[in-house]
Amino acid sequence: MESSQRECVSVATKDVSLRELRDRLAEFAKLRGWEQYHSPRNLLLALVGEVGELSEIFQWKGEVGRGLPNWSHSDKEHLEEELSDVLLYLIQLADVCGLDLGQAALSKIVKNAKKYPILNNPTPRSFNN
Ligand SMILES: Nc1ccn([C@H]2C[C@H](O)[C@@H](COP(=O)(O)OP(=O)(O)OP(=O)(O)O)O2)c(=O)n1
Repeated sequence: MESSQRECVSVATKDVSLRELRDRLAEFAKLRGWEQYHSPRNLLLALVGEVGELSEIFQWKGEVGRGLPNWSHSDKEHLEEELSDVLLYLIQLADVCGLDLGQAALSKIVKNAKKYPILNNPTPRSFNN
């Protein structure tokens, strides 16, 4: 393998940005010749598949407390992996659509804050039936 093709496989310990993940994922796909398969539709389907795998972890468990009390280390590790798969496909989907997911998410948070002001509407509208 040429040095220009050497893959960075280190696990960063600093704060990770969406842009860094995006770039690492783009390199991952490029080195494997997978860009041709990473169309928006294919990535969306892969994302939905991973959401299904994530849902299976919670399936039939009943309500789960915050912080996942009584979950084993391996259960939590499994959850970390499935959450990551969802995130990684989501980032790739935004990337191949030419969107800046971080900026879009920040804009959406601002929009949400305007839609749900603190004083006038303490309960999210979606909680009211
Ligand atoms: N064409 C592909 C295939 C995989 N991945 C990456 C994104 C996900 O993080 C992970 C998904 O890999 P798998 O399809 O092997 O799924 P799992 O890791 O969930 O394995 P399994 O379904 O066996 O539990 O690999 C990717 O970016 N592009």
